[in-house]
Amino acid sequence: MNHIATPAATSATSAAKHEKYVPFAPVKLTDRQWPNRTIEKAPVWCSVDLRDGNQALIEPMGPDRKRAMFDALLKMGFKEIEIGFPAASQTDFDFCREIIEGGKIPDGVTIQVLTQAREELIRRTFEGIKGAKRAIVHLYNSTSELQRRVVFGLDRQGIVDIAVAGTKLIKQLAAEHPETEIVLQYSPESFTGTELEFALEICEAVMETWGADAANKVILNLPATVEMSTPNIHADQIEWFCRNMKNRDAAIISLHPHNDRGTGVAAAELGMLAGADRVEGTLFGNGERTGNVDVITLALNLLTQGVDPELRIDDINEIVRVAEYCTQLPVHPRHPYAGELVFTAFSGSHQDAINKGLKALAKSNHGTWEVPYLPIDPQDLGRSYEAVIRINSQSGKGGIAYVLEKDYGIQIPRRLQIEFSKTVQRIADETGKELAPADIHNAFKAEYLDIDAPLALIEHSTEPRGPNSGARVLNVVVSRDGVVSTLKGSGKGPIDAFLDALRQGAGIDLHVVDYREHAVGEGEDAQACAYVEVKTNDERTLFGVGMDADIVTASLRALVSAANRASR
Ligand SMILES: CC(=O)SCCNC(=O)CCNC(=O)[C@H](O)C(C)(C)COP(=O)(O)OP(=O)(O)OC[C@H]1O[C@@H](n2cnc3c(N)ncnc32)[C@H](O)[C@@H]1OP(=O)(O)O
Ligand SMILES: CC(C)C(=O)C(=O)O
Ligand SMILES: [Mg+2]
Repeated sequence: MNHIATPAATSATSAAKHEKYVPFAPVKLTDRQWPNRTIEKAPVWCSVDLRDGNQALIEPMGPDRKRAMFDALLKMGFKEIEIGFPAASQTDFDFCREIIEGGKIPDGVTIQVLTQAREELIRRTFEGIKGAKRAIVHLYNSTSELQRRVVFGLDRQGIVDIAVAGTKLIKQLAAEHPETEIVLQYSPESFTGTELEFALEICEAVMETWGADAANKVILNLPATVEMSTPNIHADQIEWFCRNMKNRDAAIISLHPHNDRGTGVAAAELGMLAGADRVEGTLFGNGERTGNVDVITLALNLLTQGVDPELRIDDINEIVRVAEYCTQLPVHPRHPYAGELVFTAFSGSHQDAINKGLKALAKSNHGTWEVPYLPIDPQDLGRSYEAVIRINSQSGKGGIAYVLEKDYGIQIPRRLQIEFSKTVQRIADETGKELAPADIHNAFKAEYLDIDAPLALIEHSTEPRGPNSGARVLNVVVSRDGVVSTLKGSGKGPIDAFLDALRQGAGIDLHVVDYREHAVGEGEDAQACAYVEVKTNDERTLFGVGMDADIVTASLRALVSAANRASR
């Protein structure tokens, strides 16, 4: 029997695949307001790195890693940090005790702990937070139609009863421990798969049980436990929820997006437009499956819209290092704002535009960041422009010129950029690799500066001008194919005189089309760099470059370079 699928069989299979899935139903909200709003302030941030992020790791964080993450989160300015699920693991419990007993929770920072709505777990949670000044106790139970049916085997009332019983117990334990200010957070887990009116019903039952009011708000966390829809539907759900609450003032509406469809950040942003006050997420989006929403991206998206993100992200590389150490997972090189490659342009037209943009910015005095292809100033994140332009086979002349100027002070003229970029392109194509600045410099030296064969300049001297003569007479000692000779020529200046000497003494006929020079470096070490563009007898146009502490020598070397290149 033949088991190889035919094209027809393949397409039949893929047709069947999509029929397995049910599209998400839109929310009935014809007068939605969120599309007309803009985000004007940062939400209250809550990091869930030490809980949701941690529960998803191959190797969960031990005490040292937990502590390193906690300290990094404090340094960034998080005011609410979910430090774990103390009833679920001894490590989490011990970490709670360590930071409470060790006085490691700064004033103004509130720890948050997660618990299921089960009596023994809630009681153990309270043991974990004993002695804390303030704590958010985060109670959750799953509310979606699917989970009610297949996980809990309960009807709606049964699910409400779990939440209400958990709330009652937390209220009772909070009253028994007045030394700790307890804030209740309730999550209808799997909110995005829950009928909206039922999500509202259960949340309002929790609020009523707690006795929530404007002075004693409950945090209602509406998680996209699994991201199931486009972000606009998420926003509709949040707006619908906020607008239909009996007592909106008695709740802080919190988002907890996951990233199953890869749109966690967008969902959070639209959710904020839709009325949410708070966002739970993790650094670089670590978390269950495809992760939680990435707070770094969210915060920096705010920054680049001119909104203070209220998180300190001054040294992104350091935050990456801590996150990678704690999670033992790498941050992708293309991760927004943080990846190793995000401030790097390989492609020619991008390099050209960045190069021009940076130059224009340096001359401007308006203080507004505007560089093509760079949505953020790398220096705001503690990164530099150093690696902005890197060279491979996709690069253009602008990038090559940028690297030579920035790293070596060599400002090659525009037409030379075009000529030299062909050399670089050839090398990049041959190696298939990225070229480091040193590779480009070496290629430039090999192509223009270090070519002293067949002709090499040994020394030169100028004869004093006669009283009635405007001409300059130059004697040049050269070696040609190893044979040393002295050439003599005259002209308006040393270049002209050398051209004459080459024509008469060596039969090399070059015509100078363009000449430029500039200094490289400063002070005693300064060198002159001279560029000559020449036309040959057979109508070819090419460049020669010379460098020397003496400007005349640099110019003559440039002609020698051009003559040798012409003879190739
Ligand atoms: C979306 C999220 O991220 S939710 C957070 C998930 N995080 C974790 O689960 C990490 C830590 N969890 C654990 O270590 C364990 O689950 C523990 C220690 C909390 C509990 O373990 P166990 O007692 O073995 O139970 P398990 O977690 O398997 O729970 C299953 C039972 O709890 C019930 N349950 C699950 N969630 C909840 C809840 N939020 N509230 C009340 N009951 C719940 C289930 O219906 C099931 O009941 P059954 O045994 O009668 O069928
Ligand atoms: C516990 C809850 C808030 C959660 O992590 C989720 O639903 O994703
Ligand atoms: Mg989660």
